[in-house]
Amino acid sequence: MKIAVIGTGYVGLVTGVALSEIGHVVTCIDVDPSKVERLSKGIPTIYEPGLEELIKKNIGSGNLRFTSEHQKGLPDAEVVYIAVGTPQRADGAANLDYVEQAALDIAANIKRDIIVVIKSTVPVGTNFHIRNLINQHTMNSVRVKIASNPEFLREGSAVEDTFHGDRIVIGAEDAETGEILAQINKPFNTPIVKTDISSAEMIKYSSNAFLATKISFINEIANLCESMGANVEEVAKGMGLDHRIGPDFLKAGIGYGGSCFPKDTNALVQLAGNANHEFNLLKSVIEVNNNQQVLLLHKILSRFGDDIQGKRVAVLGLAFKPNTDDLRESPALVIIPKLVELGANVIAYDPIAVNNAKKQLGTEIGYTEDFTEALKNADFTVIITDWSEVKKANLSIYSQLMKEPIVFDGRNCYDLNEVKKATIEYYSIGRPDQAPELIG
Ligand SMILES: NC(=O)c1ccc[n+]([C@@H]2O[C@H](COP(=O)([O-])OP(=O)(O)OC[C@H]3O[C@@H](n4cnc5c(N)ncnc54)[C@H](O)[C@@H]3O)[C@@H](O)[C@H]2O)c1
Ligand SMILES: O=c1ccn([C@@H]2O[C@H](COP(=O)(O)OP(=O)(O)O[C@H]3O[C@H](CO)[C@@H](O)[C@H](O)[C@H]3O)[C@@H](O)[C@H]2O)c(=O)[nH]1
Repeated sequence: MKIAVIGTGYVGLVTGVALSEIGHVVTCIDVDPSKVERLSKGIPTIYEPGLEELIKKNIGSGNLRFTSEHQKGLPDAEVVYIAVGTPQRADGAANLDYVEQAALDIAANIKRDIIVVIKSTVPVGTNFHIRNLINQHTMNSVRVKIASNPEFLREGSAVEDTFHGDRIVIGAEDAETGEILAQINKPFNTPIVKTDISSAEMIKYSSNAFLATKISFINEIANLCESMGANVEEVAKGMGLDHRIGPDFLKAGIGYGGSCFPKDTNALVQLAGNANHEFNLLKSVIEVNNNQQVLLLHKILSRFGDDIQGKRVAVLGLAFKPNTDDLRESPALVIIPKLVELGANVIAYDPIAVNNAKKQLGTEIGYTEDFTEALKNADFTVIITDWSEVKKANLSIYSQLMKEPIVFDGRNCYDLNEVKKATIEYYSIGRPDQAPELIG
């Protein structure tokens, strides 16, 4: 099948590469010529394990190419995927400007009957709106079919998720279109859920909202555990063994971030509001998350009597989670500016996200890709991302390098028994605090 993919962000790039890997001939189109230039040379524009090899292999086999010109990729395509961003508007709703522009680009360039597949996360009703927009603007008498094929990949494991996903959801306007898409996806060997378009659009938002709910739920339980002397990790283990609950997404911490959960939960609240439905549960999920992101700051202030002026602070992790250089909605973007505002001198460590962080956090803080460098002479440490380098660290490093070994861990990186053995003062989430004087 000849396929065009519009947008080479996380989703467009991984989709295009994966479709070429399973034998389709794919042209990836992006309006950003610098991305196209790098990708055409086989250099990935995002950090994603396993992606570089696949890009190089499929460029080499002739199945994959990149262009910044819609007229080079669209006229020949039988199927066009839209995978552009749907960021959050100021009122929380999804911004459809990029999807609408992609529709106009399609309308201006198609010369044959096509199926347009929307991979971007879009509110219910968008697929039909986009089909109508294309039909209104195309000059040629071509037949346009539309299908919703939401994406479920996670950053940091996008390639693995694409080739070993739990399901592929296809919402098509008729059985023939649904079957063509099922055939395109057959080599992935993943269960396919065929449904109507509105349900497919809703499956995506509901899945993200449910996962976000699980996280806020366990974070709320963690906060209760702290007041009641229980340990949230024990609680999550005991709950997760019930197969109706399941062990995943029950890791308490500093709150969810990333390019999807925050914006998609807000968009679903807005979408519900448009249908005169007050989504109170999801509103609480969002509120719990907002509070969770500043919880460590409260712990820090309470430990230092509200005064951290002039203190040197090692912040470990900038990315919203490990194995990505993405900072979108990272708790680091909430906590670091507050630490700076309170007069702290921040030195931030991240193994791969420093370049992206500099663009957003500027020069008011120091940066390092060396974990030990950040710890040197620090008055206290704040762990924001559970990078493996941080998790694997020998805890003696904190006493060896820091002025005082005081650690606020937003990701529960360390076993409390190990912490007990090391002489560090340790505050984590939903677990008993460990101070050196308690040892023994
Ligand atoms: N990032 C994820 O992990 C993830 C996972 C599942 C679903 N999603 C959803 O997928 C969509 C895309 O997300 P993303 O993170 O890949 O987005 P992104 O913002 O990282 O990338 C979008 C790309 O599209 C390009 N673009 C915009 N308009 C264009 C046009 N008219 N023609 C050609 N190129 C154009 C941009 O230059 C950019 O490179 C969103 O709706 C998102 O919610 C994202
Ligand atoms: O038990 C958990 C699991 C995750 N998180 C946090 O939740 C956020 C999101 O994590 P994750 O879901 O792994 O990353 P994303 O790449 O944002 O992926 C989510 O968002 C994508 C975009 O819609 C979807 O495609 C994926 O299925 C969905 O998992 C991160 O801040 C994590 O630290 C927790 O705090 N506790």
